[in-house]
Amino acid sequence: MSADTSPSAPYDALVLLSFGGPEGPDDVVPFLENVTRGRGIPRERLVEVGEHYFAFGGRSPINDQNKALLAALRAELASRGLGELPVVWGNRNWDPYLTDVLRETHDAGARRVLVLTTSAYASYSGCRQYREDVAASLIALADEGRELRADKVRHYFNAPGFLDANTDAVLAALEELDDDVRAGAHLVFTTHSIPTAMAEAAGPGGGAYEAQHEAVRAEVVRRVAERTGVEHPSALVYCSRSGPPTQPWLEPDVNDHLEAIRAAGGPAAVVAPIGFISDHMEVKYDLDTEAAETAEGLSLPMARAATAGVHAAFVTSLVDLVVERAAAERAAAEGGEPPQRAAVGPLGPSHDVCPVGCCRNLRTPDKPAACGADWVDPPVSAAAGTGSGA
Ligand SMILES: CC1=C(CCC(=O)O)c2cc3nc(cc4[nH]c(cc5[nH]c(cc1n2)c(C)c5CCC(=O)O)c(CCC(=O)O)c4C)C(CCC(=O)O)=C3C
Ligand SMILES: [Fe+2]
Repeated sequence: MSADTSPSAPYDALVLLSFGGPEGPDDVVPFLENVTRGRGIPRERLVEVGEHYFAFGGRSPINDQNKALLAALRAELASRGLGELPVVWGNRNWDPYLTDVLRETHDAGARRVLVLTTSAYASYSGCRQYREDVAASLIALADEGRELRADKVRHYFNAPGFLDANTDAVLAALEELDDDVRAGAHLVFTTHSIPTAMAEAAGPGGGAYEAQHEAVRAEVVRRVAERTGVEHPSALVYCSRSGPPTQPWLEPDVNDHLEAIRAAGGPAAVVAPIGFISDHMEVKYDLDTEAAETAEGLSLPMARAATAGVHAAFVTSLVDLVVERAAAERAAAEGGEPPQRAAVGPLGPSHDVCPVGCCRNLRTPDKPAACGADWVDPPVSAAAGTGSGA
């Protein structure tokens, strides 16, 4: 084992884990059923969201975006002499499903994999639910006699390249505005709304979802001011609320906030979707369609900043995190120096292994979650009848 000194050791593969999305009209309803199984989303909301997908030909852009990220990660690894590390892609809600991808990866010889999710922040939806997906897959594979270990790359909201990408995007969006409104433009940092109960339970001490987004907002505003000499007014706001109206979700909604900007005499807005790493349906519909219509109705000039996507600095940071985690695992196993852990801003680098109870979903009973302190390798086989209950 010590003969293997590749910077990616001890990992045999990198797994890009994402949400998944429909590829055509026939996929939309089964996809939405996958997403919402047991999650108590009102039927009207499902019909409405289905229409968003149908309006885009029944096809989410998210899969192509993940393929582009996959290619960019492979290219960056290759450029560092790490082209031997297989990079595979699997989803929670649509083909290619995680379990199938991990089975193929195991059959190709992998025994330890590192998971990189397409969510940069803490929360049940953005972190623990992906860990549950990994656990369910590991348990299913263990039942087939395939033993696999998985770790997860730490949260990357404060990775230098994620901040570089989002800063560049805001600067570019400001450039799109007319000269006479640019300096007064409000920066509207947008992310997915989640139930307030989920936000309160996010991260080891709670509140991490909002705190992490707030740190990104503050850092991007600071960097933009450094570059332009203007400290733009800014706010963190939310899109894509679902769930019953009686359930409190994070506010304000982006559309309400655009109205508030107009009411306060703001001349323009830059909408920066820092909560997402690519221009998937929430961005294309909720921001580029719905929020853009709101802004137009208010005669408020609006420019939408790009998501991180495959921005070179972002991809570099993701690969840095892969190399960092591999080094940390080798150091822990062999007693070497732990790696440097790059992180911008006051929150510092987040944990590698989620503590017990991190990002719990208070609405439903806990499911087994991998990549956390309460997960034991190898997984208990459900078929062995020893009570994993998965
Ligand atoms: C925090 C967060 C992220 C960011 C982190 C991450 O990226 O993982 C995210 C991403 C995404 N969410 C997506 C799609 C959907 N999310 C839904 C529902 C929900 N999302 C929630 C939260 C989040 N979601 C929550 C609390 C719900 C309520 C139900 C529940 O408690 O689970 C629904 C059901 C209908 C509706 O109610 O909207 C859909 C269709 C897509 C795919 C887009 C595409 O196809 O391009 C992506 C990337
Ligand atoms: Fe969602």
